[in-house]
Amino acid sequence: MRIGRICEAIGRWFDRTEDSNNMNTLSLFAKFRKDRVEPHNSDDHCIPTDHLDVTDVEDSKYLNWLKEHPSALTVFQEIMNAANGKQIVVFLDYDGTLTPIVDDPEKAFMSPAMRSAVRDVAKKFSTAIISGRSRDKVYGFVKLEELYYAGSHGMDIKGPVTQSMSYECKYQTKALDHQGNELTIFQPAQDFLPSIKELLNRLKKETCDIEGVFIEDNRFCLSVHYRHVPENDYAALEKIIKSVLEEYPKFRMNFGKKVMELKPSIEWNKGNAVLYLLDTLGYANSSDVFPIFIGDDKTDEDAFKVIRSSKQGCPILVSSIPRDTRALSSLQDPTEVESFLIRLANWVPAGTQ
Ligand SMILES: O=P(O)(O)OC[C@H]1O[C@H](O[C@H]2O[C@H](CO)[C@@H](O)[C@H](O)[C@H]2O)[C@H](O)[C@@H](O)[C@@H]1O
Repeated sequence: MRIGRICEAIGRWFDRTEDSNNMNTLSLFAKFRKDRVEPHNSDDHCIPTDHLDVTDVEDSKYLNWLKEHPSALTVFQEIMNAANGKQIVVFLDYDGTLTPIVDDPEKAFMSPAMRSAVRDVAKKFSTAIISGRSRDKVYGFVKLEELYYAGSHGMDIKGPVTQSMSYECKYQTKALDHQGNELTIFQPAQDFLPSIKELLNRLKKETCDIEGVFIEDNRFCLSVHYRHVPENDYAALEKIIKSVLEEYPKFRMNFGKKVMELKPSIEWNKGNAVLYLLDTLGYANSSDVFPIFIGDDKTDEDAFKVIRSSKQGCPILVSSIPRDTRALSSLQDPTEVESFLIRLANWVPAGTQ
């Protein structure tokens, strides 16, 4: 049986389910998982499957994984049922989510169609990009004034004006956007700026003999890219990075997609950035908010975790292969992200048609 047929059958089955407004997302998805094991009359339906470029063996692995993390396109209506009556806030990762992963990090340009989808979503819902890149660089790619931006894995936030006393005032400054509207900049890793500069220079010097290394300055964190490093040199590069880091115990490192990400060891990640933005938007501890976070990487898991623990909202992983994740739902690639955003922007809440 092909994936498309199964997804279609389940999607249609969902269309027939009763209004599920009173269920939180977790129980909705639990219901989805239970029902997926015994799909109803799945042979009655057939949709093209040519967008799924996987072998039969991979098909079955992916199908099993989809039972746990159904496509956000297939369960779109269930997500919206859970969001009904609540204020949706949209959080988007950048690389691998709004653009496909490309060889050159400097050329991860966003397509005009994706930009238009994000703009339309932002017209309806508060929307923020939370990226590992520097805030300026991600703004340079996205070029939309309508959004909030958090760079350096959430350690550099340009968000709404806030009087919130929950966050250290010394890390908050006022700013204006291009239209003269007031905003707040929150930079909890400010104290690390001098040591980040020092670490950057040190890493450049120590790795200069390794072919293909590119160290990206993301302002409050650094990315050591090894996509163009010969595989034989991976171990040597990792050894150098780890040995330099021993001299900088206030920094930690994690692996991303062919990248080692170095950041200050403060208790701050994309999950904290989500909470900060919800707080400054006026939704601290609110049960009337429904955050949607779409991301493809390990650092996005911190945001997924925060949303899961609030028991409302929908964390969505972008992946076309089975992966361990806290996300409830999935999308295969940026093309599907775009379709999801278009549907979201055009969504009309029940009772307002
Ligand atoms: O949080 P994100 O916005 O997803 O940032 C994570 C890293 O993304 C970028 O690197 C990745 O994408 C590049 C462009 O497609 C690719 O060439 C690279 O191999 C990937 O790791 C960015 O350049 C990094 O600084 C971010 O840490």
